[in-house]
Amino acid sequence: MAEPEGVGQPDAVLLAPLTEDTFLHNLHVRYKHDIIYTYVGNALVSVNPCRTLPLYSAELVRAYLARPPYQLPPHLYAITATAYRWVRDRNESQCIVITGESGAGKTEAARVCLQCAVVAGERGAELTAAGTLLEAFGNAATARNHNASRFGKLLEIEFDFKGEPVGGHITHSLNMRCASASAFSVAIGGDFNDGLHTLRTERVCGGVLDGERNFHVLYQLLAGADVHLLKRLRLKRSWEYYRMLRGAVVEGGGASASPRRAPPQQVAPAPRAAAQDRDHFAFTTAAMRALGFSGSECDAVLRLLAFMLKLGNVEFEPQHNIDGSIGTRVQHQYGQSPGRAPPRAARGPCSRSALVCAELVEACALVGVDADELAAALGAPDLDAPRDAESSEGSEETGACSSPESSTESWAGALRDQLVSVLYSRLFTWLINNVNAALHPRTPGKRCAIGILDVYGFESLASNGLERLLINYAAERVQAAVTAATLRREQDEYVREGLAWRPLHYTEHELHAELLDAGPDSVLGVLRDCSARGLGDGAFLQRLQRRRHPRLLVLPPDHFQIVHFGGAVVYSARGIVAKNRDQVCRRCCGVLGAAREPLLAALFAGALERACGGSPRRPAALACRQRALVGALVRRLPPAPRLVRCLRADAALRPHRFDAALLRHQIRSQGSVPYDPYLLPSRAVYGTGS
Ligand SMILES: Nc1ncnc2c1ncn2[C@@H]1O[C@H](COP(=O)(O)OP(=O)(O)OP(=O)(O)O)[C@@H](O)[C@H]1O
Repeated sequence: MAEPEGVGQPDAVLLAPLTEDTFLHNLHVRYKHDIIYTYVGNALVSVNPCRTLPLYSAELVRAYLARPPYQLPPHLYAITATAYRWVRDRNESQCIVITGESGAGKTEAARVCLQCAVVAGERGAELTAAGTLLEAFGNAATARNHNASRFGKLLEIEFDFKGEPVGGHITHSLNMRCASASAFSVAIGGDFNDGLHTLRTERVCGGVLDGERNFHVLYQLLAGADVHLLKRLRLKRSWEYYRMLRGAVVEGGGASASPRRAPPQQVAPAPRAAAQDRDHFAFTTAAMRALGFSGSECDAVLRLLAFMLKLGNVEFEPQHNIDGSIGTRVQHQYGQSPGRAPPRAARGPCSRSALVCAELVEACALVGVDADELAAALGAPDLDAPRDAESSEGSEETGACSSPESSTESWAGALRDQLVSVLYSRLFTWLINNVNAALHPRTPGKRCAIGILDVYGFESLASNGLERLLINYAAERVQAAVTAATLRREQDEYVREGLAWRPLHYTEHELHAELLDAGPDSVLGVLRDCSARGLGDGAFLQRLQRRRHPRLLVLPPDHFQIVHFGGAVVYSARGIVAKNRDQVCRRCCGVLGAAREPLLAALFAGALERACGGSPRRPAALACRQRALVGALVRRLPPAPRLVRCLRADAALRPHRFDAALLRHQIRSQGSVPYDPYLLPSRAVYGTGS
């Protein structure tokens, strides 16, 4: 259990001198000996080993729980055990904040912390099952990580006075994430049922790039369902049959290829084997049962997944209307191999009354939706959708078509994709609500909790749009809150102990975040206003220009740059206002809201009413939702969070690689060692700051 002697310095603050170079060298020396954890004062740095190491066991958890901090080598267990002791012995809630870029090991770290926190409790199995379920529905393979979470989450584990875990709660938020510069993105906002959060994923509908995958559960279902279930769901075993899952950029539709989109920056990770998906399907369904989902609820979830897969296959073609205008109709479709068009003879038109696309009919039969009505709703333009006065081009990230010239069938494809993504997001929220109900403590009372916050980090890719802006905003805000809390505590301690020190201004991060969200002239404030007033991208840029802020630069004709704490990022403003409005086709929602499948009808409850001119209430724009979610999350952070910084040692996640340049970049862009007051609050004391 003890570290081998002389392998680097377990606590980097003891390095003399502590500089970026010595810090990196120390990490490297330790990494070569499979020592991935290093303290930096109270924080823990974890370098992803990209392979399984014998570092985790229940026995080791018990050892860390039994010994005071710093008696054993640096470990996630040490951080968690310390937090646990504070909860048990001091009755104080704790929060472990895990940061790092995609693939740095945050999800894995959160899992290890959870394992440690619930090792002795009888509800540990349910909490672990919750993690399994959310991973299946919320994670996907990207070019940077084969198990990338597409949502941020705060898992709170509640303890009774004896220190037994008695329940938990998941807040899924900051739920907007772009997967590198790929053909899809995930956007999550909130306006469902109780006003909580909705995962809206464009990934789920738009097809994926080579080497990337859609959400795991979709592949798990196809690989793991037995023949009877597949038959019942009218599904084919092969994932290549489904447009949403194919490893190629799709034609038409909302997430089609954009000529401006950059290719993924990293080497794509290997896709999961079918056998692995099969096993994971068993874990996912077992997790649902462990969390108390009834047989009919499990069935309904699977039916909805099948419905989405099949709806994603529905294609459209132009139709000449009697009045001379050009409309859209559903195209009859046969199972074709990826990239191959169906034979011309097989592409008969589908009329509203006669032969409607078989895939659409089967999909609708699964959930009791009227296929004719859905075909009509998808094929007709959404007259309720506001037109962006100035934005004549689609969103850079999604390639969604909003130009008058764009063809009607690609417009209908975008509508189909939007509907599927809204459905998936609502299903995800429904799952989380149910998981929270299952994890709810069985006896009432106020308790302390350990929160495990898995935040996604600051991102800057070749092409950045609204999603990335909202991700970076979330990262900036959370980091500001954590930094302020950490530095305030440290400096208060120095004052109490009468130490000589040079004060550090912890408002620095906050100033960066304020540019984004404070007041009507902030970037998000301007975006909100433009969305509400029906203005376009040009007006948005003009308003930013008028702001004349040193960290905000408008780059004509349609870009702007923000200097974040982690670095400067250039964003595209093309379609940003329309995208922020995030409007869903009310007519389609109305059709789904009238489904015979109770779960589907519940997910769209109210949509029918609104579609028929009932409640005029519209969901808030994405930026507003994200701001509210981030605010709620920051308010939940306790005053002294414990920090875990995850670092990625190799861009392609290969073991035994230590890419010093990549690590240096992460350290700098995350603003960490040794220039980071966040990670190294005592830099002034050690005199190593720049
Ligand atoms: N401590 C570890 N031991 C072994 N493998 C690890 C460890 N941490 C991470 N990995 C490997 O690296 C991969 C990426 O890690 P993980 O999914 O936790 O990254 P992440 O930071 O959560 O990424 P994202 O933000 O994209 O979700 C994992 O699938 C796992 O294979």
